Amino acid sequence: MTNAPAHATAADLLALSPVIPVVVVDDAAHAVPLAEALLRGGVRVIELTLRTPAALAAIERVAAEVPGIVIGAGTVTAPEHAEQAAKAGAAFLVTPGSTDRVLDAAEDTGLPFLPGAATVSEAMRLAERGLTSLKFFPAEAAGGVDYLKSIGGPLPGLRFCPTGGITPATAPDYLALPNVGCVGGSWLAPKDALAAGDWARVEELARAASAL
Ligand SMILES: O=C(O)C(=O)C[C@H](O)[C@H](O)COP(=O)(O)O
Repeated sequence: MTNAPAHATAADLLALSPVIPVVVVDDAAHAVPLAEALLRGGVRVIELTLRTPAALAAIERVAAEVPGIVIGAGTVTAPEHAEQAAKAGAAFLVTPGSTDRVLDAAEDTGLPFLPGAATVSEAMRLAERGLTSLKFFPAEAAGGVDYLKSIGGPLPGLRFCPTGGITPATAPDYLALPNVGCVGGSWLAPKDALAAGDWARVEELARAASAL
């Protein structure tokens, strides 16, 4: 499997792993060993957030050196991020919220993407554009499991990757919902584990997450 299957859709992204690891890297050199540790633990997707100056270089390295993992760019909050991420080799994009310009830019890349929504109206607007696989952010703060359960009735065609404040303890409650394909979480790549190069710990966290 390559890390950028041309035919992948946003719906496919929700089926890659029960948990999409949301990662912040301060040092691009951490990205490859991190991705390899996630893969060893059975997690074949990674969302690298564009929150640090190292992020684009990190995406580039993972795309080039870890072909078994599907590498995506997260925190796409400006139109230019979409093209930069695509150029770096990202196979998908994730946005925390959705503006018309960011959505246009994401669509222009041709990559599958998970646009962020936190309300019913935002989700309906995205559905009007044909976007039906969404990120629900910030999941816990915006109403959590109860909120997603409530909107499943009126919006049965939408599926979500809730992210934000989810833990290994709460993830199963989300994953049990019919309108949830996977969850996103930062707990698979703790800052101190990255700083210490503790890849065995990342592998262990990935193994537990992939079994959820
Ligand atoms: O950066 C982005 O694009 C975001 O949307 C924020 C992330 O989804 C959360 O930071 C996840 O982090 P935890 O809440 O610690 O699991």
